[in-house]
Amino acid sequence: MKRPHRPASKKSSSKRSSPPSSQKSASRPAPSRAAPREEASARSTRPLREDLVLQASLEAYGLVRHEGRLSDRALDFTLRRKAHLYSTERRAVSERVYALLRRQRTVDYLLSRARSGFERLETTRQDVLRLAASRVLHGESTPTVARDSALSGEDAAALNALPEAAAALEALPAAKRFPIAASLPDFLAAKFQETFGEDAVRAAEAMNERAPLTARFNPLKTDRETLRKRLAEEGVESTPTPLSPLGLWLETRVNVFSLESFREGFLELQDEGSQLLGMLVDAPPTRVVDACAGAGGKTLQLAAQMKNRGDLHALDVDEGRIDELRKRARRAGVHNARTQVIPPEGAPAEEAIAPLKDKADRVLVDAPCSGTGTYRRKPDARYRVTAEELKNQVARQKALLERFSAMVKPGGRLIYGTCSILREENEAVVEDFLSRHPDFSVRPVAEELGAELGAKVSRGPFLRLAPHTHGTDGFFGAILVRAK
Ligand SMILES: C[S@@+](CC[C@H](N)C(=O)[O-])C[C@H]1O[C@@H](n2cnc3c(N)ncnc32)[C@H](O)[C@@H]1O
Repeated sequence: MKRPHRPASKKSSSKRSSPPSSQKSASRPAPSRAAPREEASARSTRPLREDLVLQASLEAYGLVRHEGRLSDRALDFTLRRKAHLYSTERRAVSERVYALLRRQRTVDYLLSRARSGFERLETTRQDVLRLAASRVLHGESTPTVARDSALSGEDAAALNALPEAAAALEALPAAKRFPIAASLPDFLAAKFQETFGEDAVRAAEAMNERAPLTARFNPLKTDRETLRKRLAEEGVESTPTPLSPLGLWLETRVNVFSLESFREGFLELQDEGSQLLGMLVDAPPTRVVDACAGAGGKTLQLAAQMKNRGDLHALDVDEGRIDELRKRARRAGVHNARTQVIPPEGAPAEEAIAPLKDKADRVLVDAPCSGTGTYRRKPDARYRVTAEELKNQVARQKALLERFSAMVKPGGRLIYGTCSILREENEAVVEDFLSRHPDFSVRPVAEELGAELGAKVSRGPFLRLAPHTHGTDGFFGAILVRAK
């Protein structure tokens, strides 16, 4: 059938061996090394028990769409309770749910045309149809999907009517078609158009692809080539990432968390764009602050830049994330990080950071944002953001940059980053800050990354990454230098 845009895959989304959507994949454990090869191969070719896969998919999808749970957590939660599913079945659940979340709006549009009364059907029946239509949209055979989904009568007929509905979508005027075909809420589709102009369709399409499984080697314990060899010994193929000198793309039919290399802290999962943002910090072994450290993706990278020396202050408002950071730091052999849970705002927040005023050589503000750059990994995030919320995010970003800039010492640097592609969360926040702080000036990222890499990853003086142009998640980064 003719699809509205290039599909995520030409093959069945449940069969291909390409990367998972989330770095925290709801994948299965890799076959134990002790397991005989034939046994592993028999497991991987065993037919899926479609009824069980459908049931688990419905549960996970329902948690996301009807109960507002985050997709990775919903999948973890569902699959954890489905110990009886084979690894191939777990992967199929995960892939099908992500595939549908990416194409939610398209699928609903098509079904509203292909199945009369679709909107009035009972929710589970709608969801069965959604999962089935999404599989067809991703190239699976209609009769197979209808049989797997136990569809009959009008529901089975609806799958056959999808090509006609897709043709109707194609025939819409471009402005109406784009949000539906890109599966974006109208206001976000308009933002994509504002940001990417003529490239908006390509940008949105790439955002609907699956992300590669990307790791960063831990320079405190290894180097890229040694890690590649180690991974190969564990049966995992890897390829150096084209932009970040720290990254490896891993083949995906693997549960990274079960690898010895992972357990021993030789690697961390981290998108290539996030690695490039971390590189902008270039942290010296003195005093550095990671002000929105979260679970520590960049903290660990900064610790390695500092060669485990000096003081690395990792702050966040979220105690759970800071706990996770501590665990990851132990695994990575990081000794110079001091974690601190800080209050979110007001006088208590100012007081908490007062001891660091004018003290830090580098302050990284990896700000909370709309996440519009990460839809490859978190496809459901697009349904959570509203215009109102975006405004609040921007206000918060400005406030955080203001607050945390006070920790930068004269001659020190403030690095501002987001995983958003939107100008208002990026350049506009930096411009706003600079208008009130003439003692800060922009250092072009090419000066930090070198001319060759800088030219590839920057727009003007800023880091500007997107899936359709760089194959990374969408990221923004700015380096602001405080005068001496
Ligand atoms: C983009 S995430 C950080 C990701 C992290 N740097 C990494 O690389 O894994 C933004 C973080 O900002 C934190 N945050 C939100 N409000 C904050 C505040 N007022 N002060 C400090 N951190 C805050 C959130 O809890 C979240 O962990």
